[in-house]
Amino acid sequence: VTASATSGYGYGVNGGYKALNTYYSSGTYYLYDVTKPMSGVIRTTTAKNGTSIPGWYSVDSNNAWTAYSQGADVDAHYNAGKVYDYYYNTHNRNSYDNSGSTLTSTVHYGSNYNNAFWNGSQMVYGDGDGSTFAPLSGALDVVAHELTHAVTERTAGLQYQYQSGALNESMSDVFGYFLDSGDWLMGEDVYTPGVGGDALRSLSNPEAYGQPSHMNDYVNTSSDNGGVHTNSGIPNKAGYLTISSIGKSAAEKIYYRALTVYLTPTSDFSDARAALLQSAADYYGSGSSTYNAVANAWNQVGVY
Ligand SMILES: Cc1cccc(C(=O)O)c1OC(=O)C1CC1
Ligand SMILES: [Zn+2]
Repeated sequence: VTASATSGYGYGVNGGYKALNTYYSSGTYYLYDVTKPMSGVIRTTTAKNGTSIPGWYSVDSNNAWTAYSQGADVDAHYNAGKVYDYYYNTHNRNSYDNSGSTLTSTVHYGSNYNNAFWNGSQMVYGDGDGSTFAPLSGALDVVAHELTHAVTERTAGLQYQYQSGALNESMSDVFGYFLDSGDWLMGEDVYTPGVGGDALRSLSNPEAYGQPSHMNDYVNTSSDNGGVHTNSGIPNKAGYLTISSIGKSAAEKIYYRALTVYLTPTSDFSDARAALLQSAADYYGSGSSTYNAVANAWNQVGVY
């Protein structure tokens, strides 16, 4: 039986050309990438607008994934490959579990579903309702956000509630920035497709989207698991100040080390400050300019 790795192409959610690592078997092409140094593969499936996952492999007859409805599949596959490459090349981490396990993304989940999530085993993306969101895999920072939830789950294990949950969210947004560092916005490529210049969140100006950026404005609530998508504005602002001060490369090192070595399931904002300071000391020395910049960033958001 002739089956092999193939190279295809397609158009993403926003029409961008994307080269794709695909697989051919018995007359059909699959979004199935066997080119990475992993024990598993990177594969993309469709829920066909139902809710059973992983659903069915995304398939094509001629390896030209150019149908409008295939945009979500194309971007989920392409962006997952980009995030895999980032963690492998920048942090020497092989997939979310550092054991090269398969990365599965399921698109076309639900109907008019304005969400994306890591379900503990795979990434899942809704198509959006066309007003609030376009298909959510269309944004690299969204895919990086979701895959970072998986990394966090396998490392720090930050509990998804209250301050540890807001930290969990912030780690996903900060690594979303590391992947898509052209701006300080989150989700801008798929948020409100009919409205330009807006986003789901801003790391540099959390208030622009209703988030606090200082402990004085911490929101005490039980909704959204204790406001995890609201209070993440505080560590996000500290992240923006840190990256702006020490640069992306140093920030990537101390954030990855904090996440994988020092943070624990119940870490709060003050623990995050300490973890990042310790990571800065490990790499650059306590009292280094990098160390002092981290301390200053967290001072500015009222976390000590
Ligand atoms: C759109 C959305 C809804 C609910 C939860 C999440 C979640 O993954 O926390 C979510 O995705 C994001 O926040 C990504 C960054 C845009
Ligand atoms: Zn999240």
